[in-house]
This record gives sequence, structure tokens and C-alpha cells, in this order.
Amino acid sequence: MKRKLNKNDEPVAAVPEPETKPAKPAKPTNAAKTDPEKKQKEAEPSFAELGLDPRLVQAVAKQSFEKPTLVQRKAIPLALQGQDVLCKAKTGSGKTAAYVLPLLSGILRRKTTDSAQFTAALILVPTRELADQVFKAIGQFSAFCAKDIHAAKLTENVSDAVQRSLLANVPDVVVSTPARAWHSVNSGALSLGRLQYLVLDEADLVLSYGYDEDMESIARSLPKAVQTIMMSATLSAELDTLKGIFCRNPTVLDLKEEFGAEDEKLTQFYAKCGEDDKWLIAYLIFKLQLVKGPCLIFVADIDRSYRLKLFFEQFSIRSCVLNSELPINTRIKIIEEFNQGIYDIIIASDEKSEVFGDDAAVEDGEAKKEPKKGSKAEEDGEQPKKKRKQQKKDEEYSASRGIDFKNVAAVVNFDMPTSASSYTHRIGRTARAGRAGIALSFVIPKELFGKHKPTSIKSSEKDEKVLARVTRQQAKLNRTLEPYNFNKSQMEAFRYRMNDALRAVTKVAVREARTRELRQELIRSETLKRYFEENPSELSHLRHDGELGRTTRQQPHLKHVPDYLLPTEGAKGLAADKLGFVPFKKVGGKERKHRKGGNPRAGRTFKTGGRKDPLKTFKVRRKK
Ligand SMILES: Nc1ncnc2c1ncn2[C@@H]1O[C@H](COP(=O)(O)OP(=O)(O)OP(=O)(O)O)[C@@H](O)[C@H]1O
Repeated sequence: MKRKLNKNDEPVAAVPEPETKPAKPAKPTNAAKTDPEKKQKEAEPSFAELGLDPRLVQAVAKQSFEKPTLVQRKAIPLALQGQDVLCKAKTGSGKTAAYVLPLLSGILRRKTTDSAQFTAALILVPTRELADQVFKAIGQFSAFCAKDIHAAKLTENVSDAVQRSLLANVPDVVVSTPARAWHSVNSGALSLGRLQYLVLDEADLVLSYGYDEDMESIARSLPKAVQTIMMSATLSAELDTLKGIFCRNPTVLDLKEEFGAEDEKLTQFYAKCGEDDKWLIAYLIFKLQLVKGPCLIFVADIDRSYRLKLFFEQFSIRSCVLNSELPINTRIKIIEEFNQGIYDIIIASDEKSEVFGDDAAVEDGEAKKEPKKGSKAEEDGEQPKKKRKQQKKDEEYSASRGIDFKNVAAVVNFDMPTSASSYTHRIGRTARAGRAGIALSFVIPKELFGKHKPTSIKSSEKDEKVLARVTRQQAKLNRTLEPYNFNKSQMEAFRYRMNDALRAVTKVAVREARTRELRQELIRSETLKRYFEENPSELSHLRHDGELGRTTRQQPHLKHVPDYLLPTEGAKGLAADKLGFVPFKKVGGKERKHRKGGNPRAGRTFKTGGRKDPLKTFKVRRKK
């Protein structure tokens, strides 16, 4: 039976104070003496006080990181002391810097006395997008010591010969997925003989991604004294296995008790509705801009991502799809462009959600075996027939794990994930780095499952069960999900438009859009790469208006919203002074509890990242 790793399994470390002596504290002012919170803040060490190399501190300052986050304050000193660390900290809390900075600092320190060139650090991540992100972070953190730190990532689509020549330069740090790292070790291109640091980022994921054989092989190639750092936002039974393979008596940092305070900035809603209502609500939310700002919409599979994009196109709502079929360069570019503000809506298919499957068993202590996706076996051509058909899908893809989408105002689970941990990672794409954000999940009640034949999907049969699990899991973190009840009567006026649009998005149209996009992307990424690099706006136009809906019946009248269809208050009902108002009013003489301890903002306008609450609604009605 798989065991869940928790506090009782492993003594949680009493985290020692940073090794370096803190700078002499400034003379306390009267205010500081009387304000314990302020006093505590003043006592928090700065990056310089954590004992990092000054060049790294300089780079951190250049990125406008004012002070270390909790995970950085706790993990960096331990890592600098040479301890193995197994760390669980919330999504978006700054785990990347928490491991990259100490290992770069260690390499720089060693280089002051030892000029030998060898690969000192191997960072393993589950997806190629994440490898790219970590590689870029290393570049940023080593901006002031670029001569001394040479990093390489092994996840490019390049030939073995090119990869070999990349590794022939003996990079100090290698970032890779386990499969590609092992491939390079096995072929002799990468030597781990003098490795000092091994990092497993999103550590709970690497085994679920079918990297178990690769991980075991890598473990056999490591020298004994390697220092291991494992990072994760969710602990799972897999971590126990990895801990056993890689760690020597690690210090476990479980930073969950710190969730409460920071989490004030994440507001979670769920809307119980039928399958057809999902489309209706999504249309209204985005057409009437009830959600403003960058938004991530998660759907269950690739077809659905195209269906939703084509559906949105019917109303002139611009969006962009992200899925495992697109070439890696395209995926990275989409993420970059979203972060630059070129797109406002990404529709991501969270295919990996299926890999984790039903986590009820794990939660209930009767873990079932996760489907193993033997990447090595796949490389060897051993995958079953059905799999071979999906050859183009990249197994090293995930939109919900670890990707640092910037300033996401809202995450919409158009389709619920199938596990509570997938939910955690998806909603973790918003409210990152201390910002505010909103998560809205559509949940199909059992009695409404399968009622809308043309678009229903199997996985939503378990929506309510997943919601119950998610609610339990979030409650453990002192978080609550609020019901979000759209005003049905006001929505009805739009239903025929929604139906018209949905009918136009036929199965054939979806299939053609999928193949056409793939073809276009391949052409773009291979032959026109340089041209589009020089003309990025043209690329963005092509992506947005890329004629995906060419075979979809176009209905110009749908592109506008006539005034008479607007809520009973008329267009004024959506005027600025009302927008953003979520009436969590006193009901029955009692103030509605928004979250544990009450909602300090009850009855007031929400703010998201300095803006008004994006989930502006026709009217939110309290559930009776
Ligand atoms: N000390 C800091 N001050 C301000 N911003 C920070 C700090 N540390 C990290 N960040 C920013 O916070 C964001 C999230 O960081 P990061 O991606 O490392 O989070 P994470 O904990 O790894 O998230 P996930 O669990 O989703 O992988 C990034 O944009 C990063 O630049």
C-alpha cells in the first residue's frame, strides 16, 4: 500500500537561522517597538544575509526581488550548508530561486579554489516547458557571473550530434527531463562522475510521468556525496520512493502552515451547471468581459481546446490554444507571448490530469497504482497500439505544472480536473508571487451529467466527487471554495446565440482546425522561424486569427451583443460602477462567511492585482 508522506512520517525540521551573521539591526524606532508584525518583518533576512554570492544578490536585485519569500528564507540556508532538502511549498512561492541560488552560489564558491570544469549540477524537471523556464531563470540569476556559470538544457528538438556538442563544452549546470538526461548519460555525452547537486523540481511528478526507470538509472550513475534538493507544491507517495533513492536523511520543509496569510489573495469559486451551461457561461464571461485580464482556461482534452477556441471565434473572442501536440518551440513561444501580454486567453488542455487519475484512493489510504507511462519503453517502441496513434503528443508536456504564467487574473476550470492535486497545480497558475487571483470551476452535478450529448465528456461524471475531494484538500490548507450562482434568467436571453455558435462548431470543423493548426505551426517553427522572430506581431495575428474556423459556419450577427439582450438593468447593469461588485451581502442578519475567520472584504469590491475583481457578474445569488 502506498503511504502518504506527512508530518508524522518525517520530523519536520526546526529550520535553523541563516548561517551568516545578520547585518547589525537598525536602531528600533518607537513604532517598531510597539508593532510586533513590523518587528518580525524587520527581522526577516535579506538575500545578502542568506549567505549567497554577492553577484547573485546583485542579479536578484536586478529582478526587483525585494526580499526572499518564505521558501527561499528556509531552504537557501539549508542548501548552502550542504544538507539534502525535501521541500513542499505552495505554487508560485518562489521555489525555483530557492534551489537555483544556493547551487549557483556553491559552484561560484568552489570555482574560487578549483578551476576544473565538470558538470556540478543536474536539475531534473518533468516537462520541456519547465526546463526552458528554469534554464532562463539560471541565465537571469547568473547575469553578473555569466563567465563562471555555463548552463545547458537538453530539451531542444535537436539531433544527438548537436546535443553531444552542447555537452562537450561541459556545462556547470544541466537542466533536463529525466528521460533526456539518462539518454545523454547512457550515450556517454553527459558525465555525472563529479556531480555535486541534484535537484528534482516538481518532484512528485517525475514518477507519474513515467520516468521511474530513467530515475533509477540516473541514481546508479551518481557519485555518493551528491546533495539532493527536492521541490514540490504537493506531497505524494511518489516522493517517498524518490527520497529513498536519492536522499541522505533529508531535512523536510513542509511550509503548508504558512498558507493562510498569503492565501487571502486567491479566491476560489465553483459553479454547478450542466454541460450546455458551461458554454453559455463561458461565452458571457468573456464576451461581456466579466473576466478582465490574462486568463487561463483548462479543458480536458485537445479536441475540446479547439472546440472552445472555434466557439469563441464565433463571437470574436480571441484566444489561443496550448496542448501537447504543438511543437515545443511553439509552446514556449505561446507562454512567452502570453507573459508579454500579447494574448489574454489561453485555452490549455490538461491532458496530464488524466495521468494522475483518481486521487481518492491515495487520500483514503488505499492508493491504486498510477498508470505508468514508461517513457523509455516508448522510446524503445514498446507502447501499445492505441498509443502509437498519438505519437505526435509530447509526453513531456503540462500546462498546469510549474509554468510561471505571469499576472494571471483568473483560472477557469472549464472542465474539472480528475484529481485534487491537479486542481491545486492548475489554480496555482494564478495568485503567484503574492498577487491576487481568482479560480472558477465548472462542476456538472450527477443529475445533469450526459444531458447535453453533442459536447459531453466522460470525465465530468465524477465532477462532484472531485469537487468534494478538492474542498477537503483545500480546507486542510485553510482555504474555501464558494458557490458561484449565475443568474439563470438573465442568461437565458443569450442561449439561442450560444446554441447557434455551438452547432456551427461541428466535429469535422474541430478535426480540421486541429490538423490545420498543427500544420501551420510546423511550417512556422521550422522554416519561417527567423521571419517571425523579426516580425512577432505578424505571428500573433496569425495565431489569433489563424483561420482555424475556416470550415466553421461564420455568423456575423453573433459577433456583437445587442443592447436588448443585456441584463434587465440594461447596459447600465454592466456599467463600471456595478462591474466588479460581488454582493456578498449580509444575509439573514448575518455576514456571509467568505473564508475561515470571515471575509474582511465582504460587501466590498474585490481587487485583483490592483484591478477590479475580474469575475464580475450579472448577479451572484446566495445558494439557499
Ligand atoms: N523573492 C521574490 N520576490 C518577488 N518575486 C519573486 C521572488 N521569488 C520568486 N519570485 C517570482 O515569483 C514567481 C513564481 O516563482 P516560481 O516559478 O519559482 O514559483 P514556484 O514555487 O516554483 O511555483 P510552482 O509550484 O507553480 O512551480 C516568479 O515570477 C518569480 O519571478
